[in-house]
Amino acid sequence: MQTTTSETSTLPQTVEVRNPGMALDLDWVMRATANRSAIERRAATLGGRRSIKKDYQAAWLARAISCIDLTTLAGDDTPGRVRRLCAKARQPVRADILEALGLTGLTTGAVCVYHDMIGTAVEALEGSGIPVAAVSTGFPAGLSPFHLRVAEIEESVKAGASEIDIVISRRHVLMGNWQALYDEMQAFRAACGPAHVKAILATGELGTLRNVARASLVCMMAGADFIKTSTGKESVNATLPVSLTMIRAIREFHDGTGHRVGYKPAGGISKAKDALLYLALMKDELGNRWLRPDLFRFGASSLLGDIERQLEHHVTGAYSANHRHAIG
Ligand SMILES: O=C[C@H](O)COP(=O)(O)O
Repeated sequence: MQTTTSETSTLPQTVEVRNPGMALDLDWVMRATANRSAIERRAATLGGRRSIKKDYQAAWLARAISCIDLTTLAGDDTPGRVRRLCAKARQPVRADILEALGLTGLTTGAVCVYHDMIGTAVEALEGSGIPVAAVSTGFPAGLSPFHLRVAEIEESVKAGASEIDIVISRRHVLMGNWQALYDEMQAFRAACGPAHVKAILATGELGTLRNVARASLVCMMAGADFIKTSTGKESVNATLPVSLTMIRAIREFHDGTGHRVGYKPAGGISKAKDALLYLALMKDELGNRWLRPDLFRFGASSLLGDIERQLEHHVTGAYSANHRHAIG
């Protein structure tokens, strides 16, 4: 696996060579299983383990911020709201807190919006190096005509999105039609061109963890750069058992092919302590290489506010009111 490295003021950036995908290996897919009770037992122990010690928590929370896809996906999104979100992505934490923590140049990993807001976000983030991610392919249900889903990706790339979050057709998974899922994912990846593609599995709608494991593998075989749990619109979104299942599929894919695929838990992650749990899980299961924004993101609309509060508490010893961290 080739990588190239360059330094910035805060974090050494390693640019991963993209997962090129491979032919669909149905034997491998059908071998994939998931032992729900073992996975749930392991997930239940995570909260009690001290994987990240108190003294290091501020540094870990800063790392979590650098991995957030700061998201707004609401029907009433306006250019003004997106511009405010982008300002927050550029300066996620008050300057005095950052200074006290000895951190400079901290930004979120990306800003994530619907297609119509791409232009506003690109303009607002100009010069920052922060990528714009767009949800696509008939998000969140993914049930619009196939050619329109492909065209939507192409339009979003043309508009300036450098990351595209696609939704898979859940029915292909529920009907065990792995070839159809592979073909769809491959077409979406091709339509993305140079833009990185995150495959949203909508795990809350896939029925079983075995389906989650198999769908993860198929999407990686078809060239997904990231696999992502949820749209944030399902009734069950990111959970630790689902995360363990997907992370282990990523590990298996890396062991089998040498290619690193990123992971994005999304939906309902709003507390700093939960962010720390996810980081600990990534470190334990995949190692430090997966703790950087090119291989790990949180999809979250309200996580940043709580992290900022915790960092403020770390520096000042006091919590500020929630309303002071309204965005993010
Ligand atoms: O991908 C991002 C999700 O839509 C965000 O979900 P959330 O609003 O529950 O944080």
